[in-house]
Amino acid sequence: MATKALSFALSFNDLTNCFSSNPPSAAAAKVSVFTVRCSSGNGERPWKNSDARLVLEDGSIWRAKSFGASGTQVGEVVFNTSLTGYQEILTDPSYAGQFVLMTNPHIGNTGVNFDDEESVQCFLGGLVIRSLSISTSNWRCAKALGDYLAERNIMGIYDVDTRAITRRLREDGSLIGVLSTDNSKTDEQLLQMSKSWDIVGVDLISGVSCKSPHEWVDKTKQQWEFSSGKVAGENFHVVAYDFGIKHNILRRLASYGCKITVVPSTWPASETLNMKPDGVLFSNGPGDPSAVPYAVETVKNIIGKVPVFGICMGHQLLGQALGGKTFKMKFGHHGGNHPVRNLQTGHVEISAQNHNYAVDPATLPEGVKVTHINLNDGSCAGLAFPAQQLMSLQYHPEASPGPHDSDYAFKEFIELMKQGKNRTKENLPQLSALHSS
Ligand SMILES: NC(=O)CC[C@H](N)C(=O)O
Repeated sequence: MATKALSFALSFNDLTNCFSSNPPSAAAAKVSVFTVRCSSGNGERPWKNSDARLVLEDGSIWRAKSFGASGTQVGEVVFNTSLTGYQEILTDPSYAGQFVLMTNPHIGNTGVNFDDEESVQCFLGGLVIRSLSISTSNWRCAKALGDYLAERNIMGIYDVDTRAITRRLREDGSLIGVLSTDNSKTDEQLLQMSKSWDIVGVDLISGVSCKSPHEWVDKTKQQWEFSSGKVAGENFHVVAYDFGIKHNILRRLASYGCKITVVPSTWPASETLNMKPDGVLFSNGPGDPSAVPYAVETVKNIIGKVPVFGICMGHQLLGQALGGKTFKMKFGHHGGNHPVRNLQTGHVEISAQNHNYAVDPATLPEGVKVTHINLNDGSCAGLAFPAQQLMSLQYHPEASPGPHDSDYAFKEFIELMKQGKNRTKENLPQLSALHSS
């Protein structure tokens, strides 16, 4: 009986939200009281009324139900189209300052586990989902999503029309919003908060980078390893700049045999060069690359002296260090299904992406090659400057979450380091086009 009542409630609510393309009206908010939530077993009713608001800077107000932490939080709303991997997304430090809206409507069904963390914390501003799973079922599940977010003080909302918000972001571009469970604040106050905050020009890297250098040894666990991992001439020492580095970048480098020293974002270039590394990795990281001129300076002082690999924020910083410009995209790329063409091999990769900024290739100096393009919009997705032993990707070869098509990039970096070791004036390195297939 109880099961029947629950399933009716869910489908009824799903229908009302599926057909709504405008901000939920008071009537719709009333309808959503039918949605169920696990009872804590302490006599609470097993459903919940709307108790949260998402107020966007365009004046739209989205009533929702809260889970995780409560409070009031401002952030930039971005939508992510990944079908799986919400835990990796929650722990990707590049989402600092942002609310992640998942377009996949059903979230929380696998709970969270000990192994899928991409960093030691959740740095994002909040999570926006359509439907919160009423139960968790996975052999690795250690905790329910709501409890995990509450412990980490991250706000989540559900029972909100994520399709309508996504359409709005696609049409109007990224929007700042305020999430609040605080009834004492008026809609107007929340709107003013969202209008008076901006993510552009803010150094978000300093809030997510490690504080001191350390060694990294963890590899991809054997049961998840999908590549032979064997590359002749491994055992290279890589210094990895932590601009908000995802652990899977480090795991993949370790799996390929690299010895890794992770250093903070402010670590001087001279100290790095003193370590005599075989290569330097510039990691992913949150926010506006133009807000961190100190990092661009560091990159400038390293390129040309040792092989380098930039991923996402690292790619953008390399673009700026080479004299190029970065710009803010309309709504960016966030998801595990972005087609990219590798212009060196002609192959198309399905890639994992998470960025709102991009390098404008027209502003780059001669000799810098665009190696990859995003096939959805033609934007620059990868660069190489063979004369300076430099390669970079705007997306995520570590693919966590995401497809593994681009893992070969780590082999290319190792190849670049190998060539760097043998480098002579007559024998300038060329990026080889290693491909896993
Ligand atoms: N994943 C990242 O490194 C993101 C890069 C940068 N913060 C952007 O949004 O474009």
